[in-house]
Parts: sequence; C-alpha cells; structure tokens
Amino acid sequence: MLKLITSAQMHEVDAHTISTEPIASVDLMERASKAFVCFFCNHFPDKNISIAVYCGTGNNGGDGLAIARLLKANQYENIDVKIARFSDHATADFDTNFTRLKEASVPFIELKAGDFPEENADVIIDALLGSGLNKPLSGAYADLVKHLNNIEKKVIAVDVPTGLLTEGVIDKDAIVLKADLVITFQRPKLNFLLPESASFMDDFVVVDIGLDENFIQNLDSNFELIEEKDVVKTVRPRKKFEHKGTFGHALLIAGQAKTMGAALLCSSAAAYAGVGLTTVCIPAPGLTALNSLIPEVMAIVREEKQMPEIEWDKFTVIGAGPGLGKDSTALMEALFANFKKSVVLDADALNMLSENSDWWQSIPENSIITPHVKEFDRLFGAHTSWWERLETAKKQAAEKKIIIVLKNQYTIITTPEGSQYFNPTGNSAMASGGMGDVLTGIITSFIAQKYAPAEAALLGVYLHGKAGDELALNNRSSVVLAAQVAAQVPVTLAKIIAQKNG
Ligand SMILES: NC(=O)C1=CN([C@@H]2O[C@H](COP(=O)(O)OP(=O)(O)OC[C@H]3O[C@@H](n4cnc5c(N)ncnc54)[C@H](OP(=O)(O)O)[C@@H]3O)[C@@H](O)[C@H]2O)[C@H](O)CC1
Ligand SMILES: [K+]
Repeated sequence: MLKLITSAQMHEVDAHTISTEPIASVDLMERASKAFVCFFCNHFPDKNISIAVYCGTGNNGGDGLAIARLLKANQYENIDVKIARFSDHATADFDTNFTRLKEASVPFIELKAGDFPEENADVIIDALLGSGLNKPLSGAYADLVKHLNNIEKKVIAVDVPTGLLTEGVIDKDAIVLKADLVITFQRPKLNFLLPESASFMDDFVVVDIGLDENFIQNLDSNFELIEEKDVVKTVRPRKKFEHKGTFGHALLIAGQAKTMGAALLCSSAAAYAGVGLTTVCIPAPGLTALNSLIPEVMAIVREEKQMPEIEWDKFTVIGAGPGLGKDSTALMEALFANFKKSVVLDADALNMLSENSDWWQSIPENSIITPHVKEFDRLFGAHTSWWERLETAKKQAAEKKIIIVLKNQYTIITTPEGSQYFNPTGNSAMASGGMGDVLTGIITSFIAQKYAPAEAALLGVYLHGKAGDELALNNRSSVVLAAQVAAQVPVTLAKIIAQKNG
C-alpha cells in the first residue's frame, strides 16, 4: 500500500528528508526537477518544440527555473521563462535557481500584472503555484491563469496544476490552470483521485524524487493506494487435495424477467472467480437462459408473489441486488432474518435499503455494500462533493460496522476501522452496463472462499479493474463488456498468483 498524504504532510516529509538524508533543499529541488525533465524528455522527444515555462516565486517556481535550465542542457533550444513576480516574496531556492538560470543564459522576462504578452509556444510548463496554494486564486494570478486557459495550449503542470487544492472540497468555480498532464512528485495528490479534478487535468504521472519512504509510510493518514504487490500477498494459490467444498457455496439473489442479464453476469462472475458452488435465485422466466448459458450455476426459482424456499444455512455468503427490482422487500427481510454471516448488497438491494432504513440493524457486521455515487447518495443523503462522500463513508462504515465500496474511476473501499483504500485499476472502456453486477459476483465469490470481507473487497475491486485493463489496454479495445471481464478474471488471477510463486 502507498500511504496517501496531504500537502502539509508532504512539506513535513520534505523537511525530514532534508535534515536526515541529509540533502540541501536546493539539491532536493534539483532532484525533483531532474525527475520531471527525465519524464518530459521521454514523452516529448522533439527537441525543436517551443516551450514556455511559467514560474511563480515559491518553490514550485524554483522547480520551474531548474526545469528550464535542465531542458536547455538537454538540447531543447526554444525555451523561454516567464516569471510571475506578483509579490515581494521569493523563496531562497527560487533565488538560487534564478541566479543559475541567468548563468545558463536561458531567456526570461518578468510579467507585469494585467499586461501579459501573447503566448506562441507549443507547450506551457506550469510552475506558477504547487502544493503551497493556501487560498483561491485572485488578482494577477487569476488573470494570468484565465489568459493562459484561453489560448488552449498543451499545458504540463509541475507537481500540481496552479490553483488546484490537493485535498478538501474543490470549489466548482475554482480558477485553475487546466493541465493536459501533471507530472507530480512522489505521490498522487488526494484530489487527483476524485472526479472533480477531471475538469482541471486530463491525466497525471507520479515521479519518484527520493523522499524518505519509511517516514511517509509511518505518517498518520487513513488513505492508501492499493499496489499490485498487496494483492499478490493476499491471494492464496489453490492446494492439492482441495475440492469444491473448500471453496464455499455462494448464493446470489438477482434478476427479474427483464433484467436476467444481471443475474447471469453476477453468478457467472462468482463462478469464474473461483467459488466452489454457485446458486442463483432467479424468476422462473430466466431458468432456460441460465441453464443454457451457465450450466455450472444452480437455480432457486422465484415464482411471482411467492417466497422461494431457501435453505439459508447451506450458503457461505449471499450477494443480493443486481437487477432484482424493488419489489423484493419480503425476500430481503427473509434474508436478514435468516442469514447472519456477511452479505454483499448492490444495486436494487441498496435502493430498497435506502427506503427501509430499519434494515440496517439486521445487516450482519462485516457485510459489504457496493454503491455507485447515486446509490451512495440515496443511502446516506445528497452530497455536493466527493470529499464529503469520503467523510460520510468513513463515518457510516464505522457506525454500521460494514465495508463500503464506493464505485468510481478510483474505487474507494472504506473499512469499519476507518481505512480508505483507493484502487488504481480499471479504465473508461469498462464504462458499460453490467460491470457492477460482475464486481458483486467476484467479491461474493472471494468471501465464499474464506477471504476476510475487507480482503475480498480489495482483491475483487483490484482484479475486476485489472481484468478490464488487460482486455482494453492489451487489445487496444475502446469498449469492454461485462461478460468479457467475468471470463477474464481467472486469467488475471492466475497471473497474480504466478507472481507469488515466482
Ligand atoms: N516534497 C516535495 O514534493 C517537493 C516539492 N517541491 C516543490 O515545492 C512546491 C511547494 O512549494 P511552496 O513554496 O511551498 O509553495 P508554492 O510554490 O506552491 O507557493 C508559493 C507561495 O505562494 C503563496 N500562495 C499560496 N496561494 C496563493 C494564491 N492563491 N495566490 C497567490 N499566492 C499564493 C504562498 O505564500 P504566502 O506567503 O502568500 O502564504 C506560497 O507559499 C511543490 O509543489 C513542488 O513543486 C520542491 O521543489 C522539492 C520537494
Ligand atoms: K504548478
């Protein structure tokens, strides 16, 4: 896991690294600038492009000056620097790099508030403000950013787009220099992982600048980014003599006549993710489809307005909700009355739950809910920002002793203990119907296989995204369908397990 930290904590890491490595702060700035330039050179190999480096007078600006000098040393000839000296304050490392810039004969001008020259460069490097932002942009900074946004050039931001808060609620009217790419130092910033940042940046990459990793990992933060090695550590390879009984029996309660696909997807995903036996509780009209498409899955048939007979004790875990419709309240109540082990609730199970809040009392501890943003707001009230949703998830997971999987580009898994894990896998080709049903099946399957529910959630979310990445990115496919992801899961899982053995 990579601990994700705030900008204030990043400043602590900075100071700690400087004093204990030890390294002079201007040398750390040089190292950060070199890391930026190294990535830049690989991705913009054309040395003839014209580059304008816009620098503030803090350390982000200091980075900008060092970057301009280093780019020139790397044979980028068309560089000029524009310094926004809108206050008397400049950091010592900015001043040192200003001297070095002049010694290296990189051309520069100092901008005057309200009188900005036309910008004709191919690429703008944004080193105006970084993680030191402590108020919304106004005055000359705001004018300059609006001026640069208007000319629609390719913008590469140093560490943070100027004007973007790294954590906390982002004002939707914030003035931010929009970046095509952010080359950020050591860690993704928390807000980069939340959807609001999409209006201000297209993509980001993280470059290592050699800060003290031990110190970062021991900082007090409940935010973590999942890494593949965590998943490799968690998976358990199958052993000789294990049999279907070892891998549990999952029941999925899903589907109506018109949404049988959801039932097929979640139950097949459970089977592909390795559960020993899968049963799905479906309406009678779905039986032929089930038997012909997934003969491995057994059925409990629901006749209209009749409670199906379910031997609850037979099942290791129950997942409910995909395509279920909202007419199954009696069945859900029977589930909560009869089944005391972890359940996985998704889709219509969550929609019914939001209208029957007394059910919360009967939901077993360590159950998992997998809402998308609308289901989350239906359950816990409207939110105006994702930052607030993070806070609500933490509070609700603790109060209700459940695991909340809030689906997003970077899905966030919140545990009752207050940890919030961001998942890095998955891609926009997966934005198609049925993906959530597959995720429910996979997580349910891992609980059946005796993974602790939080482990099952982490493993399931990571694998689901990774399977989608393998299908979309490796095949250059712009769309991936849910059934493909389900079928890919055993392949992806085998690759993860192979890393464990290797
Ligand atoms: N550990 C690392 O990641 C390293 C990061 N480096 C780079 O350093 C910056 C952070 O530098 P810092 O000097 O702390 O901050 P900025 O350059 O972002 O901002 C400078 C000052 O600007 C003022 N400020 C804040 N908000 C505004 C605003 N809205 N309008 C105008 N001015 C603003 C503020 O000063 P005040 O005196 O006004 O409070 C800031 O202090 C980081 O992003 C990296 O690029 C190091 O180079 C290497 C290690
Ligand atoms: K910046």
